[in-house]
Amino acid sequence: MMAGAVVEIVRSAGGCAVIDGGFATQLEALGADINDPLWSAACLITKPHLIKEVHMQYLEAGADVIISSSYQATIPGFLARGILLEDAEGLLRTSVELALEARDEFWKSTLRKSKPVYNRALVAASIGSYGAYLADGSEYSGSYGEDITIEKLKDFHRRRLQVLASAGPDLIAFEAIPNKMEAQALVELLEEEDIQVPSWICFSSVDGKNLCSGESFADCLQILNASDKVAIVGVNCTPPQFIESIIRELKKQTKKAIAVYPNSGEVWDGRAKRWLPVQCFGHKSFDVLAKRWQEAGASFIGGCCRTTPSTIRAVSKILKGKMAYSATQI
Ligand code: MET
Repeated sequence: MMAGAVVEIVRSAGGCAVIDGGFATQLEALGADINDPLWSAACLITKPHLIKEVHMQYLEAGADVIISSSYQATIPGFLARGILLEDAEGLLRTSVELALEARDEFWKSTLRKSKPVYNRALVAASIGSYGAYLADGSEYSGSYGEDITIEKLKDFHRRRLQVLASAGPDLIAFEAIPNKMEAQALVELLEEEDIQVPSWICFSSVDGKNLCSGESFADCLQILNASDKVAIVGVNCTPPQFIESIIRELKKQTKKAIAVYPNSGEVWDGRAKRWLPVQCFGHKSFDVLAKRWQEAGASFIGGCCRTTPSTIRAVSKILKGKMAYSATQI
């Protein structure tokens, strides 16, 4: 069962809601330095106004769901920075508050216009994987080593989940989960803590067939299907050319709503130290693919790393059959 607000946003978006695009990518485009163990979450300390600005840009581009800046914001990460526990928890709350403020301000300004082209967006509180916190590559291998257990993963996620859930988001977005053990830990944690905010759990894949760890979507979906706390399942941070077949696989494995928000398709050339342009999926642009993902059964579509507000504007236009007008154009 999907929670009411989730059903409503999908309905008012015309059957498919638009998620925002690469958050860290856009922060960098606005001049933020995110070369930091906290990655984009470093801006919670140094440049909170840029965080709100990125949210505003995605709202204006037509996002029905914006994702908070907490992907790599963790309590141990903040403590390692010399930040006090109380302040670390405050920064987590701030990530949700900045997104709520942006949503509310944008919605207020939309209501003043005569032609309603936007929906009141939902705010999803981002939670990255344990591997994202380790920042040792395990975010994309799913290999957490011999010593890690479900209990340890639950303890890692517990307090951040409690704090973010109590800050008033509409959704919790577990992003780029690379292995089955972490999926199990998250489902158990949502039940144990009796989290009332509906969640999505999105996996990442490097080959389009399995999770990063090599474990199957089928095995992981079985775990997620057992919990009503998980309203939406899907994939993010995965190359776009794999998405259509992953949706078809997920459709076979679950009745839950499906969210997909892949990377742009650009590939990092380590030798030349630059991003190579998208060229791998038969001249189909991201927005044209998004239409196919909708037809394949996705209810939430957006972008992850290297996608921008202009990607989301195009996706919004193609999925809703209308341009999400910028405030100045109306
Ligand atoms: C590596 S996945 C990152 C997800 C995060 N919401 C971002 O776009 O920055």
